[in-house]
Amino acid sequence: MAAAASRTVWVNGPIVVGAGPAGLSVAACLRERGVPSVVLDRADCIASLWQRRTYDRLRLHLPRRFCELPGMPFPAHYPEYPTKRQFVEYLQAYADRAGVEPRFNQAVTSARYDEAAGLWRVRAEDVLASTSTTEYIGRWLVVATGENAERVVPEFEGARDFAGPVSHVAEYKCGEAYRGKRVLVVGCGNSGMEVCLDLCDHGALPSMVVRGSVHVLPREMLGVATFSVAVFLLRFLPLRLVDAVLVLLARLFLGDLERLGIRRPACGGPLQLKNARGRTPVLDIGALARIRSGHVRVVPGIRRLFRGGAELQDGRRVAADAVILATGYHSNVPQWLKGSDFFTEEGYPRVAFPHGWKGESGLYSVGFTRRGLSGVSSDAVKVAQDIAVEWEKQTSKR
Ligand SMILES: Cc1cc2nc3c(=O)[nH]c(=O)nc-3n(C[C@H](O)[C@H](O)[C@H](O)COP(=O)(O)OP(=O)(O)OC[C@H]3O[C@@H](n4cnc5c(N)ncnc54)[C@H](O)[C@@H]3O)c2cc1C
Ligand SMILES: NC(=O)C1=CN([C@@H]2O[C@H](COP(=O)(O)OP(=O)(O)OC[C@H]3O[C@@H](n4cnc5c(N)ncnc54)[C@H](OP(=O)(O)O)[C@@H]3O)[C@@H](O)[C@H]2O)C=CC1
Ligand SMILES: O=C(O)C(=O)Cc1c[nH]c2ccccc12
Repeated sequence: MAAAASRTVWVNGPIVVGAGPAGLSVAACLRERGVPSVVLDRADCIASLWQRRTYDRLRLHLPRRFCELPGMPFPAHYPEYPTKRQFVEYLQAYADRAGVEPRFNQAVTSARYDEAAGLWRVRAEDVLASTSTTEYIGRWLVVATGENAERVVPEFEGARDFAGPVSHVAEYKCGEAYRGKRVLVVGCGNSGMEVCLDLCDHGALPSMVVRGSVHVLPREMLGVATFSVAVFLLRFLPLRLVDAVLVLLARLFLGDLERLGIRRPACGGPLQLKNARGRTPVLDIGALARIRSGHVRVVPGIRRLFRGGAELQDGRRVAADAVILATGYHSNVPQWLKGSDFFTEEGYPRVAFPHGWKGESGLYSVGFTRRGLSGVSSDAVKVAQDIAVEWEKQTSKR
């Protein structure tokens, strides 16, 4: 076994953990204000969620103007809903333009504030050589590891008896591998719905597990994005009223979903549940039509798995050749950020939006607003502004 190698790196400027849209945008905004930074990512590329952990047919599902990062619009020829490939190309161009060069294969395993020194100590393991660690030391720490850092993998009784493969949607690329197969898709968020649609397109036979309730909205109504309608209405009406309007419109455009086995949450509208609990409403891009036509079967929660499929909460059995868990993601901040109570046990800032971007002792967070890419941008601008003021104070003292 190789001896453990450890080195120390002094960072002149903030240490940014995560090279997704959040890390890239805060580094770019800092750079614009003349502040250097070091961006660390455990992956071997920028935006690993988008490049490594999402399926081929993925597109942004909010209109493009809500997904741009600070200071750089999408190219004019991009469609209203850019493809994953286009979004990644945009992010690469964004990083290049700002001269952001993250240090890859650096998995941060701990970060703590050294009171005595007044500095952050961030320990990262080299993914390619796990015995090699680096301690980055700096005045500021920006947490940008995202709301989707780790997969949620529920444990089902009997999982070991199940004969087929069980995978998470983060590994799913395309339905081709499932042609002719009966697939049990667990979860009915945007991922579950869209994977069912993709499976249908590739001649597979999906059943979708809906254990609870979910808000489904049309992505567009008469050519207008539902999200744009919501943002417009929020200028005049309180959120609860906007939610009521959205539910009414959804009923009008999508009909009664209860008949399809999809219940709406009794407490809380789509925007309220997104903001408060991070439950994203489904923006339908065609899965409902496949449920209506019988190509996707909706089934209740799973009681246990057995060799040939699953036994459901209502006692019925459903046969399956494969299981795909579209059960969501969670933040990993509590796993590595030590000695700070700025984040909750769930890994979100304790203080609610729009105040959750700044902690104590030079700690910042970008991208934990439950407001997608527009939340990322809004945090990044504020964090960079704040650090730049401190930076100037410090540099002018020297
Ligand atoms: C499938 C999918 C589609 C989405 N579509 C939209 C959309 O259309 N519009 C929208 O507004 N939002 C969308 N979102 C929301 C999403 O949160 C943002 O798109 C965006 O990727 C968030 O950026 P981020 O930088 O905060 O997090 P991420 O993109 O997840 O980036 C975080 C980075 O941190 C790295 N990291 C994590 N832990 C560590 C560690 N310990 N050490 C080092 N590095 C680490 C990861 O490797 C990753 O590269 C979508 C999310 C998903 C999952
Ligand atoms: N741009 C786009 O088109 C896309 C965007 N996204 C975004 O990515 C993020 C993650 O979405 P997604 O991956 O769908 O995750 P979500 O967290 O939105 O959904 C997870 C789903 O899994 C269900 N679930 C969790 N555990 C179990 C269990 N043990 N048994 C049965 N069901 C279970 C949840 O049900 P319950 O509510 O009962 O817990 C829920 O329906 C969201 O913000 C989403 O909007 C995702 C895909 C496409
Ligand atoms: O797709 C996501 O994960 C997002 O976070 C985008 C988003 C932010 N706010 C919303 C409200 C309704 C639907 C999607 C989003």
